[in-house]
Amino acid sequence: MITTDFIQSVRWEKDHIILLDQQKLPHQTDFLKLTTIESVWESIHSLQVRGAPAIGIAAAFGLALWATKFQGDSVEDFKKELKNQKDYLATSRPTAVNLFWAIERVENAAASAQTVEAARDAVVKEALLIQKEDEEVCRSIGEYGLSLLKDGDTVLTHCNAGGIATARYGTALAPFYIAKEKGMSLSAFATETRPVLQGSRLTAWELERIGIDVTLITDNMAAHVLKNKKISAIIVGTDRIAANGDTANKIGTLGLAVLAKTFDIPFYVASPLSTIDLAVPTGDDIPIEERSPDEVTHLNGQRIAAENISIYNPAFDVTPHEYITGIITEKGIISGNFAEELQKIKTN
Ligand SMILES: CSC[C@H]1O[C@H](OP(=O)(O)O)[C@H](O)[C@@H]1O
Repeated sequence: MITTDFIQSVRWEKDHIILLDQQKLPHQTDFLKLTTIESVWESIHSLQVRGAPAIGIAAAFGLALWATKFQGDSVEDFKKELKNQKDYLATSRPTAVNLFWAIERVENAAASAQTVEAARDAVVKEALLIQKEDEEVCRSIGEYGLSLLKDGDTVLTHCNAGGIATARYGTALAPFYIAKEKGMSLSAFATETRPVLQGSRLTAWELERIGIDVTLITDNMAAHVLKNKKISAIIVGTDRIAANGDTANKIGTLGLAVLAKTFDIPFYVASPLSTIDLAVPTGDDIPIEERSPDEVTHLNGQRIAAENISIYNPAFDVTPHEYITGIITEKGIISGNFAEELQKIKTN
């Protein structure tokens, strides 16, 4: 089935948020009505909304939700409580820098307000602007990403860095959306991405919906596919890029980058500038989220693993910049001296 109706993962509706529950996809397209900042925290923590830019957008709307409910006429009290709410949202997940970047931007937007009403308006306006900008940013990433590809190419991707992980288009998947618009034909291999299955549940679903020929493989098939199939490039998303270009992304990305080097396949990271964190010198400094063992031991609520065993469930790994061919941003493609290029593109 080919359909191009756009599904927005997070939508602001004046006094509530409508959020696509990504944990229910692909068999149920359920939308949640969130009316409290606590429910936004929970939706981020439980991956009902996930993907660095979408997490940032949801958190920004979480502050907007709080702001619309703030009672009181002291703008100082508003700003003090806004910081408390920002710090609360910051505890929902540790790795995707867009969460912290977005709530910081919203707090700063209210800094110069002289009244509660002006501060409230500034918060809502900034959150909406973050979402609007992200759509434009992802489209541009798609155009730059597509410039690396030609008709008939096959791209392997990991996890889901698609439209539902952002405001629209996605980052790693954005080139597919733009290719469809231009009538170009690309195909994809999607890794299932254990344990939360963002690849088999979300990327395969998203690409099939827009008419991209997508082949699903298990994570442990990647080496065989990269060795034996004609893969033009690997393109993945990211949750945080350090100042030297080391990149945190879904667990399993590092292995793909090592394989790409082994089989001489270009390995690209698609990233908005908002996901580049110059405050973090190297990948060693990126906090890696460890999630519940249940994600590894259970499938659809049924335990599949043996009992009484240790479980390790890091949600991300870090790919050293030496394994990255290029970083596709909304301002162009960076390669070579990442430290220098990232500093330049981020500060110009
Ligand atoms: C466009 S950011 C996508 C990025 O986020 C994913 O992580 P999660 O599903 O845990 O939020 C994954 O690392 C993707 O590459």
